[in-house]
Amino acid sequence: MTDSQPLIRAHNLGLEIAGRQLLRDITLELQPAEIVTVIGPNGAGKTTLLRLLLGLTRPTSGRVERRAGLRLGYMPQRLQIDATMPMTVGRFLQLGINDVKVADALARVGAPHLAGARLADLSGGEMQRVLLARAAARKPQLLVLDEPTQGVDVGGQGEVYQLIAQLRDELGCGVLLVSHDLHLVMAATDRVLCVNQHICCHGHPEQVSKDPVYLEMFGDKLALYTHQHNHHHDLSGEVVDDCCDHGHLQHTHGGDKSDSSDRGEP
Ligand SMILES: Nc1ncnc2c1ncn2[C@@H]1O[C@H](COP(=O)(O)OP(=O)(O)OP(=O)(O)O)[C@@H](O)[C@H]1O
Repeated sequence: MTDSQPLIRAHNLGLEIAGRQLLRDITLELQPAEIVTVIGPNGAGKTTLLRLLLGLTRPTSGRVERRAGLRLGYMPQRLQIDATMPMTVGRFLQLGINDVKVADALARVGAPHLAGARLADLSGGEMQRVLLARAAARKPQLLVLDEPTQGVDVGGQGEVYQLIAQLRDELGCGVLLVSHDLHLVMAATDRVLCVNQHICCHGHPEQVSKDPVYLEMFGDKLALYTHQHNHHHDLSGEVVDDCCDHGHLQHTHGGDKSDSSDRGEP
């Protein structure tokens, strides 16, 4: 593939586990330097879709083509850090990645002062910046961010999305992110995929926010829309336990109401 060709192409992707169809008929392309946001209710399959596209989970139908040698940066959903873990931010940034310049990596996310801080002492917003710094450290061609504002207060969430747009401009990378608030992420997104087991609607954010399928899915519940987790993820995005509620507000929508209203594939 050349530079103008997609970073990733997915054709009719599907995943069935234990007789349950988690995702089906996903066809999409991710273009260089494009910010694509995946939205959808809890359990819609957003993280699973990211994992399929990254090659961390194998689809049971369809296929994914990634550019040869594609450099990926992945920021999983919030990590659970053991409060007794003595690791510093600087050390964490260097784990498993060669030649990371800690000062540069932190400067890139506006957090140069955090190099010596203990990971366990970081605030929610600081932790998200550090995870973002780590994902960006290997100068990825595609940055994949699973709910990058988790644990960040509402005031700070817009800043994180601005930062993501800055990273895209600086690194020239594509960005694929999961968000629960289309309105917050709208200004920093080129394209939106609304997912609930399949792609229910897609397009420019303004277009999607007015789409009847989107409105049916989120509509007047948007103000109440929040997110509850009963699990955590490790660096590869794997669920590592299911004991703790992160204290996010609760999403009130349930069920897949979208089948009758498909808008085709992006
Ligand atoms: N390995 C697995 N085995 C069985 N079921 C799974 C597996 N991984 C995910 N699931 C199920 O697939 C569904 C989609 O999960 P996924 O984490 O992708 O949803 P999500 O849209 O990211 O949800 P959330 O907004 O809550 O993070 C859930 O019902 C989940 O329990």
